[in-house]
Amino acid sequence: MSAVVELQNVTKDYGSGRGVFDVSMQVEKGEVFGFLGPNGAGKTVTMRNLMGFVKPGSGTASINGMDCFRDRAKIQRDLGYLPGEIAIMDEMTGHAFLEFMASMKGMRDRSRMRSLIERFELDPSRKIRKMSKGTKQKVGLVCAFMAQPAIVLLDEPTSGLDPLMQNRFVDLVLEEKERGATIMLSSHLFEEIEKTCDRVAFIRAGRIAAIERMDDVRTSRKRVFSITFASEAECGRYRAAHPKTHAIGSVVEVETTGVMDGFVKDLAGYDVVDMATREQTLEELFLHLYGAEVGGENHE
Ligand SMILES: Nc1ncnc2c1ncn2[C@@H]1O[C@H](COP(=O)(O)OP(=O)(O)OP(=O)(O)O)[C@@H](O)[C@H]1O
Repeated sequence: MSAVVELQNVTKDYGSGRGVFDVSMQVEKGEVFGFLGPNGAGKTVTMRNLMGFVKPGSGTASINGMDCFRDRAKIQRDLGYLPGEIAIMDEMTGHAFLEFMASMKGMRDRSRMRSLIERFELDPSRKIRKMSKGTKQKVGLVCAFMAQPAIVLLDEPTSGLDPLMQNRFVDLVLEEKERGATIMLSSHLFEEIEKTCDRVAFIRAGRIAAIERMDDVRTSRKRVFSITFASEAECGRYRAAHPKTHAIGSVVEVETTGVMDGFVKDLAGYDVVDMATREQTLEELFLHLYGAEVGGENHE
């Protein structure tokens, strides 16, 4: 495998600790690479460096061996890109915008555009200005993928999409991966990254905290169960046997990893009225993996 997207010690310092600092990573050909971090962590700034919209203060960003800033026109022509904030020619209708972009990209065949419009149940006939956030996001997604680019950069791609459309997005990414596309996507939601990515970079406070294979993160990730017992007394009995758990009233939170068998069999000995499960939050995952708090900040 060879790197098609590469950042080497990229720093873009906006002062007062804002920006990105010494960011290095490589996305291999055919890989889906996730970029995960809380609000204000530096995901958009990194993407904008890759798109050549900003010039790094130091370090280099390159795509296919070309410098992202110097060769931006050439790179942008062949790249699929979804910006974090879609503030595009909003007096145009969705359809006119997509047609405009298709001709800019030199696209002759509109069949992929049409099938993406159908997949996302997009009505492109209205002016972009009058569209909801989710509908604008769909226009952006169609635009990013319609030319079947070899490299796609997506900044928070599912923001504003409902769960059905989020699933369609996941299917699309997996399909494009199958086709051989290299995809980098940013998110503040682990679930979205987990479903699509081969590797993930964690970014916080403008710095890369770690880059991991998704399989490794998945196996070490804990699941949290909230168990409601029939009474506080029953809850107390459970807690006496499991002193490290937390309880609120008759609800206990239990963290689990790996095979569930022992946990389920043990629980069968208690009077349980309800059980809900959730994955670790991004903060809990960070704490669990690195034993440090997420240093994310939101200056907006
Ligand atoms: N043009 C700019 N001038 C000054 N500061 C900036 C500029 N662009 C970004 N920043 C700052 O850089 C930091 C990183 O911002 P960035 O938009 O990359 O975060 P993000 O990870 O994309 O967050 P979100 O999830 O909220 O979109 C923030 O503190 C932001 O305020």
